[in-house]
Amino acid sequence: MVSTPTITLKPTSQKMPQVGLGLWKVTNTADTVYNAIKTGYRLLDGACDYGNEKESGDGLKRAIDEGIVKREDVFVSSKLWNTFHAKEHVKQLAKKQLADWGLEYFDLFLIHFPIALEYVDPAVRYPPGWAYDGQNDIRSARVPLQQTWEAMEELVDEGLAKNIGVANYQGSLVLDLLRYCRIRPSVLQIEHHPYLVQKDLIDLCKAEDIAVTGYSSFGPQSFLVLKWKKACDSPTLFTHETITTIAKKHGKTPAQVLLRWATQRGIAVIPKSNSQNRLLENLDVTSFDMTPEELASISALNRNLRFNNPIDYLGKFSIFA
Ligand SMILES: NC(=O)C1=CN([C@@H]2O[C@H](COP(=O)(O)OP(=O)(O)OC[C@H]3O[C@@H](n4cnc5c(N)ncnc54)[C@H](OP(=O)(O)O)[C@@H]3O)[C@@H](O)[C@H]2O)C=CC1
Ligand SMILES: O=C1CO[C@H](CO)[C@@H](O)[C@@H]1O
Repeated sequence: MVSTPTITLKPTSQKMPQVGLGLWKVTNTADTVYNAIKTGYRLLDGACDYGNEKESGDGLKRAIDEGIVKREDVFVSSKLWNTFHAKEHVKQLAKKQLADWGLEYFDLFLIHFPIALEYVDPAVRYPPGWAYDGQNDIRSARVPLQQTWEAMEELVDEGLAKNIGVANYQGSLVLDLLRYCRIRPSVLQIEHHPYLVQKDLIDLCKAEDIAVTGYSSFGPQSFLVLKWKKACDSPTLFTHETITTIAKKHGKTPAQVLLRWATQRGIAVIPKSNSQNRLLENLDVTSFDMTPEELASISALNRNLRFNNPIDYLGKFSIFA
């Protein structure tokens, strides 16, 4: 079984594995989670809108029941969806998500996007998406992020979350949060790959002792690739010559090079895969080290290409066109 290094989260001293399994678009989820845990994954990254928290909990429970892990061995992370930003909805949603998972607490709970949308009653539609009516009608809500963060802090007070954090925040929002928080954020989760290196934001987090988790480590996948094709003529990172040359030299795959570039920068990664072979491949990212020159050559690919930009959703679903 492969084991991964950990990152110590400053506010709680809890250790977060540096490689985890992202649960967005995972199919056959209970089996995938169970097999991932058997393979050595100890970090699961879920969210309300991934629509598979119950199945994820089933897979985790099976692993616990079979004695493969104890609850405290697995770092379970989830996220507050945009329609639940109001103070009175944060705990309501966290409790529902915990019940879906079959858990008493999350190790980490993140504000998913710095965007408040109008409340959608979970009894009416769950998981809610970006559009209010499930079609095209996006309605924002007048809820400032400070209110949401204060409600997140109450989750820690009540033992429902050990750590809290944010996702998709830019530097100015992080700085603002640090001005008003009572409990500091443990983690910032952001899009991060060689086309979006995010050096200043990562430096800020380092200086402020906020751990960084990178998502979409291979560049955009799924429908976001459509946006890629429209936005640029850059080759996908799996086929970029810089990546393939380094991969060949180390006898690794391009995916492993991309993940190792992130982990050597001190960043946690949460690649998703529906394939058992790739789950194993993605976990084994620390069996080689790249040179500072190799790391720099990958960082030099930066083009500030952001593919998961929440602002897009507030337009006219342009990326789906
Ligand atoms: N906070 C946020 O707003 C966001 C958070 N996330 C989180 O980050 C996770 C990962 O992000 P995501 O954008 O899905 O991207 P990933 O980096 O997980 O890439 C997933 C894609 O890469 C393929 N893949 C996985 N491993 C390999 C490999 N070794 N070689 C070749 N292809 C591979 C997968 O296919 P296959 O399954 O067939 O292997 C899938 O198509 C999500 O699951 C979610 O938990 C993601 C986006 C936004
Ligand atoms: O985390 C996620 C992955 O990215 C998607 C596209 O922005 C989001 O909708 C989803 O919540």
